[in-house]
Amino acid sequence: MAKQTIEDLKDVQGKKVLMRVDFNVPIKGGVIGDDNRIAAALPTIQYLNEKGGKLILLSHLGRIKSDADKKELTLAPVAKRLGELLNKDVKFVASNEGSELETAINAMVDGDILVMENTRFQDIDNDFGKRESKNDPKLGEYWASLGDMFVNDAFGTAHRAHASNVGIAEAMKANNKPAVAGYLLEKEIKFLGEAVDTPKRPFVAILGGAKVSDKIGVIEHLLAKADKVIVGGGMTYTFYAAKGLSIGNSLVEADKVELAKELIEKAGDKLVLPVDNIVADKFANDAKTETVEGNIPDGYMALDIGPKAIADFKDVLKDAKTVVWNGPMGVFEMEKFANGTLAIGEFLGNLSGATTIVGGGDSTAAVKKLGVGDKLTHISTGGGASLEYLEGKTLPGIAAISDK
Ligand SMILES: Nc1ncnc2c1ncn2[C@@H]1O[C@H](COP(=O)(O)OP(=O)(O)O)[C@@H](O)[C@H]1O
Ligand SMILES: O=C(OP(=O)(O)O)[C@H](O)COP(=O)(O)O
Ligand SMILES: [Mg+2]
Repeated sequence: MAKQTIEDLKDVQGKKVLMRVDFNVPIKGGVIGDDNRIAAALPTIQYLNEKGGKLILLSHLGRIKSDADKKELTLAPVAKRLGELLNKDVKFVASNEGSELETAINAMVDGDILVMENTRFQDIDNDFGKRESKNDPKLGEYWASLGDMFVNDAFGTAHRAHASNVGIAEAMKANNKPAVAGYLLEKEIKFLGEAVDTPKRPFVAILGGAKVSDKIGVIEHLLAKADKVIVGGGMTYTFYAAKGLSIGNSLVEADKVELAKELIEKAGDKLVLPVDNIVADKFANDAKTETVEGNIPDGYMALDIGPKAIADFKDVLKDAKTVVWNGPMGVFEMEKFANGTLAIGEFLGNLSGATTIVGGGDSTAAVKKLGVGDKLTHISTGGGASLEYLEGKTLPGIAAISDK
């Protein structure tokens, strides 16, 4: 990698090391659904810890739009889980700016690990607006001032230019302090680069999930790279709307319907959409459900792909030699709507001679929960980040790291 890594750091002993991780794990009522992203950061954390650094960890968790989100999206349970995985005391500070945090940092001794509160708490309650997500330079400078060096290991966030990854790195470099990559970031780039720069063909991309407006734009680039692009999950119904099908109460991004129309025209038979869906009368596991082809009836929402879609997708995938998958095929968190994701995961797990890559916080949680994670070639911590890397985009989080 043309960027500096933690192995380029000298004299970590006794130094305050700021480290950006992506601990954006699925969480509900304080219960972590899947800790893959925490576990994936352990090699870098352990390396810096063994070198005697004072490790100060920053991460976002979810998206903070109002005060009410703060209760659900505190990093406290994540810090606790990190302590369990490390079998070591991890201190959590319930703020990320000001005297409480600074006092805690000043009290650290060599080898201590501290997690500060969710960086996106800075997205509300201030004059700047979204200080973290809009990269208020003052916030990056402030965080940078708390440490002697910066390590970015948050591959899952590398497609964002936020204060806690890009802002800190820029401020560090401006002060002639190191901003380097961690092992996870290095590993992800190496693997994805090798697998997708010159992919074995046929190369099939599968796109699902819920971040429609974020990820629909990637499809245009995937159409140029991949032999087939399968669309499923919550991504589907914006395309249904573009085709003039009714979608009931299904997830849709109204201002992306025009783009979906263009993509359908451009793609021809490269783009594969589900022909049937499992529809529900409410967003709940005890909903009344039906399998329907085409139009989604009024009062229903599509929460999984149907059996014909699964068969079609398998038919496209059976000869594939490279598969990149981001985004679940349905609301797999509820058992009733996990079938599509499970079927595709199992099929990929048994696809011989193919490189199968699944990326994304929720997709990873899905394949692990459904027991097929071990059978895939590579599980990436990045969903949106992997997709943008695949597109050939420069990821801002990586660009900001010091060059070799
Ligand atoms: N039909 C659907 N309707 C609503 N949400 C869906 C649907 N299919 C999948 N999802 C949701 O998509 C979410 C994951 O989306 P996303 O964050 O884009 O994926 P990843 O984290 O793997 O990159 C899951 O929480 C899942 O419940
Ligand atoms: O979970 C993430 O992305 P993913 O859902 O595409 O895997 C990253 O932590 C980025 O989060 P964001 O999309 O709220 O900026
Ligand atoms: Mg996600």
